[in-house]
Amino acid sequence: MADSQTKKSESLNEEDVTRYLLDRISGLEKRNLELREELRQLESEKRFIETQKIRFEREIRKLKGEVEKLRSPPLIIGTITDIAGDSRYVVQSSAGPKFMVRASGFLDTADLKQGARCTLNQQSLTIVDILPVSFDSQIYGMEISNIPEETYDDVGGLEYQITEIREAVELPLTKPEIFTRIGITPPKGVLLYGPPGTGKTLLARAVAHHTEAKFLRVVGSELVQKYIGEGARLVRELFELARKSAPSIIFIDEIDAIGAHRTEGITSGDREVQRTLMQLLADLDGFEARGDVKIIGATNRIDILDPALLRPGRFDRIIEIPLPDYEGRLSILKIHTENMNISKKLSLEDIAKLTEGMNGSELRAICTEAGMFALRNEKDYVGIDDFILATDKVGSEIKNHMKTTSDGVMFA
Ligand SMILES: Nc1ncnc2c1ncn2[C@@H]1O[C@H](COP(=O)(O)OP(=O)(O)OP(=O)(O)O)[C@@H](O)[C@H]1O
Repeated sequence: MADSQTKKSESLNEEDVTRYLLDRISGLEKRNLELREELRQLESEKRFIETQKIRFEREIRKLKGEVEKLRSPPLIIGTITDIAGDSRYVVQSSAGPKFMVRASGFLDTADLKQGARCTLNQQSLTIVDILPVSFDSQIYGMEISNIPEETYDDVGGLEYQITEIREAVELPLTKPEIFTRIGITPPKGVLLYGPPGTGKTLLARAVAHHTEAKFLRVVGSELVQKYIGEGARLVRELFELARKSAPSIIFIDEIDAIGAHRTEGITSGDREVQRTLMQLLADLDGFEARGDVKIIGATNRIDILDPALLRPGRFDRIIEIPLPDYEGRLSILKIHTENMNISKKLSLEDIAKLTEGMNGSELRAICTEAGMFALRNEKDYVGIDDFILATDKVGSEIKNHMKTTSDGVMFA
């Protein structure tokens, strides 16, 4: 009885084990199938990623090629003058014109800031590179000359203006004690205003000559346009240099470019001009009227100047340099024909009558051109006919120039 029972329980156990094993096998087979499916999916994903990778690598190679093409010369060098938002930039090329451009997507936008020097692709006008900031020591277009050679005798037709500038600039430098004796503060500087080519620079150089002062010339428009973002620093350095080189005269030509009426800054370019003007005003206020640095400003546009510049203690004397009248033209013609071999029959009075409305610079050009006509005709002296041809030539050049300027074709 016990035997038969033992046999029964053994056979039951075997059945259980077999069932268990069969279940286990079927479970493992199912898992195996699942894993195979997973593997198949992973392998297909891998293949997809590999094809993507190949596609992206091809794309990168293509884009790199395009960047290289964009970067290859000829490139235009310019300075970012304004950031117009919307990923567009105003770039002033070193040749002058301004462009509204976009930048290559490969550039870091943090580098694309106002004042940054950059290169533009000539065809697409895209900013393709940012250049390191580097200036040569011929600093920033500042002309520093030792005592100039021009004298008052070289200036024609401006007797009254010579007297004015002598009192305001020459006397304080050469005889400061006169001002102390009388008890008045000498002017710090004068402003010369009038049409182009009438002798403003010439007069300023002549004063420097007579005071034995060094002559530092800067052009206002260059301070704010050529070296964007540098204007205020340049003004500071200019005064610093003038103090070191004293006695000296600072001559700021085209002062209207930095000294125009201050308006609410619209663009960052306007703000740059304002910053430069504020620095100029601060430096004007900061230097000693009795010292040996004087400042002469020059402008063709006194009408647009900021009144702050004309306040006492800044440009104290304002001197008009007009177009020469008949007497003035005669005197200028005499100066520029002094070393010329001119015909005894030639009357400079006639030439002075013929050249009404012309400035000193044009009169000088007429004298040179007349000499060239005589030279071309192999003559030893310059006659009236040469002067008439020269007057026509210079006159028509002016007319053409004025026509193209008013047509908006080109700007002087
Ligand atoms: N009154 C003058 N007497 C003699 N020469 C003159 C006179 N005005 C002009 N010139 C001649 O013309 C040249 C140019 O003049 P200058 O540069 O002084 O003019 P400017 O008034 O400063 O002009 P701009 O306003 O364009 O700077 C002078 O170097 C000089 O040869």
